[in-house]
Amino acid sequence: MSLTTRSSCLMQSTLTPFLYPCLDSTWHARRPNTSSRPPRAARRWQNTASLSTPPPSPSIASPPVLPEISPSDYTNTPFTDSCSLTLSAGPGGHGCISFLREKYIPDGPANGGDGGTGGAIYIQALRGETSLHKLARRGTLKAGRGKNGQGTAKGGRRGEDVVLTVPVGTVVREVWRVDPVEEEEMGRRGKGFGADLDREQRAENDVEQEEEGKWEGTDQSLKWRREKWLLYPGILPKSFTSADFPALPRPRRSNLAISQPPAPLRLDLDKPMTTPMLLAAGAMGGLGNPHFVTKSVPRPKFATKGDDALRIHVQLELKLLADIGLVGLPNAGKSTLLRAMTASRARVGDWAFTTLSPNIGTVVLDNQRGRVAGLTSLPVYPDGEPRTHFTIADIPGLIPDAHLDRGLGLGFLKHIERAGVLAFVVDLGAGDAVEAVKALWKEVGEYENLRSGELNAETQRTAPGEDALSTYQPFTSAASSSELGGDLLLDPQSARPLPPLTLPPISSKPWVVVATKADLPETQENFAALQTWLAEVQAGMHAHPSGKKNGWRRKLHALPVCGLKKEGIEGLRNVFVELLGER
Ligand SMILES: Nc1nc2c(ncn2[C@@H]2O[C@H](COP(=O)(O)OP(=O)(O)OP(=O)(O)O)[C@@H](O)[C@H]2O)c(=O)[nH]1
Ligand SMILES: [Mg+2]
Repeated sequence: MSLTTRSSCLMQSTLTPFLYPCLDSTWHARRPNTSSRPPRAARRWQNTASLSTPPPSPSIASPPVLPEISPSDYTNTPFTDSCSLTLSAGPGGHGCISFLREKYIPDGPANGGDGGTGGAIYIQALRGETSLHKLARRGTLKAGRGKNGQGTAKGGRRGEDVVLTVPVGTVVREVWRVDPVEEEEMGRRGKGFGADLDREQRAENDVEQEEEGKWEGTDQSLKWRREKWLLYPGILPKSFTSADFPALPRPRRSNLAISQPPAPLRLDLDKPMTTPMLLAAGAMGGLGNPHFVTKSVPRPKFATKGDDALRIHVQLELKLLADIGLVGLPNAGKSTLLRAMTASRARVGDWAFTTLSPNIGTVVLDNQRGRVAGLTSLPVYPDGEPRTHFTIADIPGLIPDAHLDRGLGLGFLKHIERAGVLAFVVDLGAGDAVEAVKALWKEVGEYENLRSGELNAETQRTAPGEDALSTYQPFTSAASSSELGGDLLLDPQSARPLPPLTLPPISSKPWVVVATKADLPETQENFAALQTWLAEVQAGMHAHPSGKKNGWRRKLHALPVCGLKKEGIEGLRNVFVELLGER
């Protein structure tokens, strides 16, 4: 392409005056005082009016004809960043009461199989998942029940497992749990809930009692618990006497339970997981009648029922909503920018609060067939894996005093706290861009103060380490349960609301300013002032706009873009990639 053709292309582009002011002959001529510009509504009227009027003379900048977005091109993507779930592992299948019957053996020995173990519940954090909405509508997740044992000593099949897939950056915290095995053990010790002996001491006591033979016959209620026994079908319960029954076997846990994380669950799934992690192991199946053969009862007509399953009520929360968060005043053009950069079909409207819940879009950098144009090398995740995509969250607009929960305030600020890099989106046609950025940072800074106050109060209320999160490790042993601290919340009634998550301070996140609507006439001066101010903030001539001393200011960019015409998008994508590496 010759130089003349290239420069004529550049001249046609909306952003040419921002990028190459020297090529724009009208730049110096068109630098009037911004305050003398007609009001915004009038300008918009001028733009629409110009479509029906004859083309203006070439000396006057013609208003750009912007692409129309048809209402049928909007879709609402569901999004949830926190939810509560009850996880119910699978109960065990019942043991079987059966006797061998063959041609010449009409009354053979007992041969009932044991019940199958219940299904387990696993969790796996995956890159590519962005929201918890699919889990949020489930409410309760149940693993399959173990199948009942069968005759000819056939054990029951295991119950179906359930795997929860969640986005990387999900925090799992337990609210309460009902653990029938733990309850049973406590009941046997006669101490009920709240027994304050530690695990080791309890284990020692158990061994001593067992050696002394105290389990047998200490408590008749342990021997005869109707709900635990399965009786031979054709026989009435009254034909049994409690003396026929042996002591109820001790509660058992499945072998899988050893790799269950210690209670209470406090997991920070901040890395993608190659294999699912066990959350709740299924309950053991009941014992078939051969287990109860004794000299006095050679043909037991009873077996035990499968154990009840462990139930855990957890709260899932996304610590990382998206890699980039678009923060801006209402109507700044955030959703339009998201549409321009990703395949998102977020709704756009010329009024405030078009967006009421975050929209997440994905920018694909490498789709397995090739890398996007203009990217020399792929960025990498902290673990060294190449980053093939990143996500952008279009967060609803902030208004002054949002930190006091004005408008839909605190809910939106909560989302900002969960973005990796902040992109402050300002409308170049809506007054002083520097003031807009300062106003946005003021709200964000005030929210940060509020949050740190809340966290301090919480730290004083809870015991040290009680809410410490453990990161995912493939083989965590239940033996380390005491390291995390915190009591077992066996009783759902005693559960208290979970404290807020500890997240990195907002002012320490890398940030960039995106100046939208750069196609509007007479916005260059506004942009130039923004650039100058940012350079001064970076050089330390002004305080960080959040008011925090250690706010991030390593490399501050301002980029002009036109979301509607998708101009300036490639440069912005590269800056985002660069800032993701700064985290
Ligand atoms: N001229 C021009 N108009 C734009 C541009 N980007 C967005 N707009 C218009 O600005 C208006 C608001 O755009 P949105 O993308 O809905 O703004 P938003 O920041 O998501 O607004 P809220 O969701 O209400 O916070 C719409 O009428 C868009 O057509 C742009 O680059 N140039
Ligand atoms: Mg919007």
